[in-house]
Amino acid sequence: MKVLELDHVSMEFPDGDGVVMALDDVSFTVDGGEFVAVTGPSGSGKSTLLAVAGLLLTPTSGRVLLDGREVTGKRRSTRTDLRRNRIGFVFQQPHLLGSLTAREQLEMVARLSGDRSAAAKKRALSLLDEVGLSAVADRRPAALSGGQRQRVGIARALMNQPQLLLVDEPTSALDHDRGLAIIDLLRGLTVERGVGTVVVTHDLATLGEHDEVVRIVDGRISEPVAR
Ligand SMILES: Nc1ncnc2c1ncn2[C@@H]1O[C@H](COP(=O)(O)OP(=O)(O)OP(=O)(O)O)[C@@H](O)[C@H]1O
Repeated sequence: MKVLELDHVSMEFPDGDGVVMALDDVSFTVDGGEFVAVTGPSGSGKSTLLAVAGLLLTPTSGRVLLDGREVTGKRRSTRTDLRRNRIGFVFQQPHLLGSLTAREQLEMVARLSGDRSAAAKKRALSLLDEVGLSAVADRRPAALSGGQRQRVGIARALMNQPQLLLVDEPTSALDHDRGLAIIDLLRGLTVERGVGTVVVTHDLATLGEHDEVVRIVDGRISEPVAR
């Protein structure tokens, strides 16, 4: 089942008198349970691809489909709802709120969607357990390590039970072993939950953990890299 499809997507940005083709006729699919890496040089279009897949940018041409349904051209409010309910984002830095405990960071996601149910609270605890943080669920970010904070960010991204997980450079602030542990965690969650996961990464050491490695150069998908 395809959770994400980019169909001949191009994205142009104005640049002086001309344009930059940040994505140039990119076609790309991700299935549920698939763990895909996107790599490539700086400025090659990786962030743009994540932003288009995450419905934060509307491409200049081409189509974006989530769960087989076209979302390009839908109203802004529809795209916001889809983004909130179908897509989870994990950032380079987790941007946690200093005053909230790990558990509260997750509960807040449900509350923002109008869900104050006991089930949401239970889901928060069970997700923290899945990412190995049960013992520190009531700690605030200042009392967590960098790797633990990144795990809170991952659990938070899964709180609304998305089908698609978009991850931007999750290991860049971590040492090799902790980075690999985060990638292993993401891979396990991808398979267990059947979500499609796209990880943008420069971290060549972790590429072997992915089902597929997509390389972008100058906005175009190039030949698959050997793993
Ligand atoms: N909002 C924008 N306005 C103008 N040009 C942009 C904009 N966003 C990206 N670009 C250009 O599009 C191209 C692709 O940028 P993008 O950020 O997607 O690359 P990247 O592969 O994520 O780079 P990095 O690895 O350095 O984060 C670059 O030439 C960049 O300068």
